[in-house]
Amino acid sequence: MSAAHAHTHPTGGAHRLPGPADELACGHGVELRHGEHLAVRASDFSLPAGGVVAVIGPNGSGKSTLLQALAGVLKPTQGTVTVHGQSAEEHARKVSFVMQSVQVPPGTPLTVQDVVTMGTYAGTGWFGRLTRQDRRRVDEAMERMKITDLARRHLSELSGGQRQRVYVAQGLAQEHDVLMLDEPLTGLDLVSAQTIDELIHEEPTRGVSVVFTTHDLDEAFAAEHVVLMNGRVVASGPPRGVLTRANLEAVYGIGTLHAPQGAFWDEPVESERPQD
Ligand SMILES: Nc1ncnc2c1ncn2[C@@H]1O[C@H](COP(=O)(O)OP(=O)(O)OP(=O)(O)O)[C@@H](O)[C@H]1O
Repeated sequence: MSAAHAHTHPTGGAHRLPGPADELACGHGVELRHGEHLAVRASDFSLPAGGVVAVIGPNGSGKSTLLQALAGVLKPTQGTVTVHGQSAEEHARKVSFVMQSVQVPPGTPLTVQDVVTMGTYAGTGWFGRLTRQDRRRVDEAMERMKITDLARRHLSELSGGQRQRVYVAQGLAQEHDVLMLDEPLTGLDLVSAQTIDELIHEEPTRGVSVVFTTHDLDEAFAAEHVVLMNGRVVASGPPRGVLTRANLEAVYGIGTLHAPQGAFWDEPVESERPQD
């Protein structure tokens, strides 16, 4: 059993093992396009609920596109994507989708608190009154992302890592049962990367499934489930079955992975990894 499946839910109930009823998402013959551009060729996949799913692959391999389809913001041109048994579009309200961090123009008048509070608008609407519970969610989200001290700072005054934590906090402030993050750990300072990494692995203990895209093999190995992309879903399953040398060389090209002695796929290191 992997570590995340052994977690106990904060309400006291044991965290359930994935089974057919515990499927987070499922794709059948999914083809995804941006306009005319075919980004993901016909793919099938099944993702387990209640854990962390990492989507990995080279640049342009369709990771963000697949995430957009799972988040219900991009409709497949062929096939179906379901999330918790509903179409991805129907389930979109319960998904917090944190997109890749973008720089904001200097002078943007929004404060950190404003941006995090926007996360609650999914429930209240833009002109709805914030309830006490909304405020609590905003405060808690800022605390978890360690940005409480920055609450009154303008977004444009923050470092890239701080800004990324603000966007993740906005996602947390929204009511959700799935958290999807597009390259949340790319190019971050150590504290920001650690804070977001902890969050990714903590959310399942609160009953939230996490799906994120990454370029980092270690991050993918730390997930319960990995989707390997290369213009389609090449492999989908537990990390040790998917991140094999053969699969990685097929996707990244033979010779691009120079593994020193003791690299992740060598037996001595593999056998030290926690066993399922
Ligand atoms: N809005 C868009 N319009 C047209 N083509 C797009 C659009 N977004 C992505 N694409 C194309 O679709 C393909 C998949 O892109 P996608 O962003 O999903 O890849 P990715 O694996 O997330 O890449 P990266 O690691 O560089 O972020 C690429 O060929 C890309 O150029």
